[in-house]
Amino acid sequence: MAVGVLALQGSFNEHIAALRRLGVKGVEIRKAAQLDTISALIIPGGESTTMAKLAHYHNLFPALREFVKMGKPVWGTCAGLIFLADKATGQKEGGQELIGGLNCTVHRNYFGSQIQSFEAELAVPDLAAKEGGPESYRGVFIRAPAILDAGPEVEILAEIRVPSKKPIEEKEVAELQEVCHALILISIGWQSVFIYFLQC
Ligand SMILES: NC(=O)CC[C@H](N)C(=O)O
Repeated sequence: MAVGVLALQGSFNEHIAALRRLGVKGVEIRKAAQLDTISALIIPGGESTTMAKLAHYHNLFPALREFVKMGKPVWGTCAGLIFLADKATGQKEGGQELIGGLNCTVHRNYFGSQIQSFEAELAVPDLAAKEGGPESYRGVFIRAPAILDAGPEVEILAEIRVPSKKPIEEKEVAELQEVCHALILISIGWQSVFIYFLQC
C-alpha cells in the first residue's frame, strides 16, 4: 500500500517528492475515507494552527486519531510533530486541536520568529549503524518546535545543544524544564522514534 501525506497545508508536495525519490508511492490525503487506502501517514511541516483549522473544518481529527490508535506508522515533521504531541504549549489564544498519541510536550515556536530558523549537523551514529548511510544528518529547523519533555517509551535518535540565548518570552521560561528538547522529525506506532534538541 502507498504512504499517505496529509495535504491540507504546508510542505506536502516536498514530502511526496521525497517519497518518489525513494521509489515509494505517495498519496495526498484530504478526506477521512482516504486513510483506509494507506499503510502509513506523513504529517508535513507548515503552520500547525492553520492546518488544525483545516483538519477541523474537514472533520478529519476522529479518523486521524483512529489511524494513530491502530498503531500504523505515522511520521510528523515540524508542524506534524505538534499535531502528534499529547500536549502543546505556546499556542494561539484558544489553543488548537491535536491528534495526540506521542507522549511528549512540545513548544510550538520555541526558537522565536521565522528569522531564528537555522540548520545544524546532527550526529546519528546509531541510525547509521542500524540502517547504513552517513553518520550525520543535516537538520533544517524552520520556525521549529521544541520538545520540552518526552515519555520513557520514546526512543531518541539524535540530539543537539540549542544556543543558550533563546528568543523566548519571560513568562514562558517557567514552563521549561532544565533539559529541553526540540524535535525535527518523528514517527510513532511501532517505531517510536524522534530527533530532538538538548539544552543545558
Ligand atoms: N516548520 C514548521 O512546521 C513550523 C511549525 C510552526 N512553528 C507551527 O506552529 O506550526
